[in-house]
Amino acid sequence: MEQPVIIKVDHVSMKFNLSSEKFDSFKEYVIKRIKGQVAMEEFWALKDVSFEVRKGDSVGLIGLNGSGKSTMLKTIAGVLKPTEGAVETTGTIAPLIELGAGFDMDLTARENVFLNGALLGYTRKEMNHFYEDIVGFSELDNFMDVPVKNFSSGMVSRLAFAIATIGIPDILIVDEVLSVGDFQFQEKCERRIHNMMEKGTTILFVSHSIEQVEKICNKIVWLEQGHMKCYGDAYEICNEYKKS
Ligand SMILES: Nc1ncnc2c1ncn2[C@@H]1O[C@H](COP(=O)(O)OP(=O)(O)OP(=O)(O)O)[C@@H](O)[C@H]1O
Repeated sequence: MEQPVIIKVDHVSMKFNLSSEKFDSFKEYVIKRIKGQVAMEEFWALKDVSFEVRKGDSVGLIGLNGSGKSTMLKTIAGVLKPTEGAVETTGTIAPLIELGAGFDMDLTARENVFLNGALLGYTRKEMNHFYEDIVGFSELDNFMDVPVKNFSSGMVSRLAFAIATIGIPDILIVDEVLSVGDFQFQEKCERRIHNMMEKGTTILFVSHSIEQVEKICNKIVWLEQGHMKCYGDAYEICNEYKKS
């Protein structure tokens, strides 16, 4: 029996306004903007993209730099609102996008766990329940009372990944985050993603490693300059992509 559609991307386009001018200060920009002296150029990062994802699928987004992969993921995660078209999703979403962006660098790792948990909608009691798992997974036992500003970028990513992947979300959005951390930690992250897939989580995945995409995904969306070139079976499309 076919699984239900859990993500519907319906004729989505995303326009950014780019200014080619340089400004010496924010004040100068605001004054010129008010006077209508800032020339803006329209740039379409996504143009009329439509596809559907069924529950349990693992969809990789591939394409060259600037083809619109991250913009598409952010639109699905609800971080960006499309200029045209609509995105419908069902269930909970765990977005692994720009790991650590939600941290307050002056707070300790422990404080950030509870702060981020609250941002994800968990109660303090629920976070107490997840706490040991977060510390264990990130392997930061001895650093939980250290301010995060003293962490290396790899340590920040470990902690952020461990927090963002608590529970079993309906949809997991992974943007290029598996390249952070050392090799052993990357394998651990991959295992955690596979564990979620086994429990029925739907995955949207962006990585510049086509091997990683092939390992994780069964379907592929291939983007080219904001347009969808094709959508289909991962094995076939990855082979075609590698030849291109
Ligand atoms: N906030 C923004 N304002 C203006 N332009 C943007 C913004 N975000 C993205 N863009 C532009 O949209 C295009 C698509 O960017 P996006 O990050 O989605 O591409 P990508 O396929 O993820 O690229 P990469 O492989 O390099 O990560 C790029 O040309 C980028 O410069």
